[in-house]
Amino acid sequence: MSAQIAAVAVFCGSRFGNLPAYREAAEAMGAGLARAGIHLIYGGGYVGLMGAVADAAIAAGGTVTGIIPEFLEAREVMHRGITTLVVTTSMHTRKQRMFADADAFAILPGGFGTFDEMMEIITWKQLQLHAKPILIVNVANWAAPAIAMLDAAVAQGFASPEARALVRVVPDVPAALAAIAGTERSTMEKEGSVARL
Ligand SMILES: Nc1ncnc2c1ncn2[C@@H]1O[C@H](COP(=O)(O)O)[C@@H](O)[C@H]1O
Repeated sequence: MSAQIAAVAVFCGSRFGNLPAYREAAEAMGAGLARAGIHLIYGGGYVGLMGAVADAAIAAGGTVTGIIPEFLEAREVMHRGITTLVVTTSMHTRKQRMFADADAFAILPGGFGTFDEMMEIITWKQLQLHAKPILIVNVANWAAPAIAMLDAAVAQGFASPEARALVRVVPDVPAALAAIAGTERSTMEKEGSVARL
């Protein structure tokens, strides 16, 4: 299965958040992907958890592609120490490129931008534009409100249980890495990884 998952896009915050566990998780994700030989794709910034995941991947010998829109080059301090840096003309082309290049998506702690990226990748899957695995990595329960929102949409009749099942919640980075690496291979294979956008 891990032959299928060659590149993982990590969505996470451009800030560190309030708990040390968030940064530790970002570093563990970057290092874990690198050690597994999996390419990291992320938003291309040097700041916050985004920078932490990229730095950890590079430090562990991994390869990293950062994809950043030109208008954010300064604000998110474009990372110049990564393998490949792609500068896009807009947020839309950034997200499109991250989507196209990734085999799976991992959502780490973050803020509004992370929520946007998470919801877009979930709704694209709901619309059958892709069938790539999506993992919410619920470090220190940071995602509990977002998960409750997804569950509420089902409970209120606005989303199907099948749509809810398109995203998987794991408690921490080791569980995410295990899922990506194929410890739970049948689930990942069932979800598929073929882009149809
Ligand atoms: N509206 C947005 N759409 C997509 N991506 C966004 C948006 N706002 C910010 N972002 C990017 O998401 C990450 C993380 O942002 P946080 O708000 O820190 O979670 C960052 O690369 C933003 O550029």
